[in-house]
Amino acid sequence: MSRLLLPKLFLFSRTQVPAASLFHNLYGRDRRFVHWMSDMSHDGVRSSTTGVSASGARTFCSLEDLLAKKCVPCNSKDLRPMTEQSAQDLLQNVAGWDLANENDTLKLHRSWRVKSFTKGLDFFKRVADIAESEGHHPDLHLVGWNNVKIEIWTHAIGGLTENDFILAAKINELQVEDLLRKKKVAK
Ligand SMILES: C[C@H](O)[C@H](O)[C@H]1CNC2=NC(N)=NC(=O)C2=N1
Repeated sequence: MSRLLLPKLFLFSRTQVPAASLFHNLYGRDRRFVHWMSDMSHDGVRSSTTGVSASGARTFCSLEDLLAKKCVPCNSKDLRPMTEQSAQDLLQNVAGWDLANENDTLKLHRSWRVKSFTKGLDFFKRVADIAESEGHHPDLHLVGWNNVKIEIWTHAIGGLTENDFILAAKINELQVEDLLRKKKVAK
C-alpha cells in the first residue's frame, strides 16, 4: 500500500467510527424507539404489523398483533388518548373487557369472581408479573373479599393507548382457572 494512501485510510476509519455507532444507536439498539415514534398514529394506536393506517383514522390490529407487541414507555409529549371509535374497534380483540367512560376518561374494565381472598391476591401476583415485564400497570381492586376488578388506562395521558389493549390481551392469556369460583350449575 502506498505511503500516500495510508494516512487517508486512517482518517477515514476515525471519522467512520462515530457515524457507525450513531447508526447503531438509532437503528440497532434503539430501533424499537425509532419504530414507535414513526409508527404512532394521532390517536395512540400503533399501526398493525399486518394492517394499514398510521393516520389515526382507523387501524386494524388483531389479537395476535396485540400479543406480539410490547408496551412502550408512555412519556412522549406527542402521545394522545385514542378516540372512542378506535377503542371500540380494539375492544373486539379483548374478550370480557368493557369500555368505561369516567369523567371523559376512557378505561378498560374487567371483573372475575375468585374462590377466596388469598386466591384474589394470587391473581394479582400473576397480573403483576405481566405488568412489570411490560412496564405498564393496571389499577387492581379486590372488593368484597372475592371480586377481582381490574381497570386499565394510561395514567400519563388520561385515556387509552394501545398499551392498555396489549396489557388486557396478555392478562386474558393468563391461566387463572384454578383461582376462579366455579359457577353453580342450575338444576
Ligand atoms: C415511564 C413509564 O412509561 C411510566 O412510568 C408508566 C408506568 N406504568 C404506567 N401504567 C399505566 N397504566 N399508565 C401509565 O401512565 C404508566 N406510566
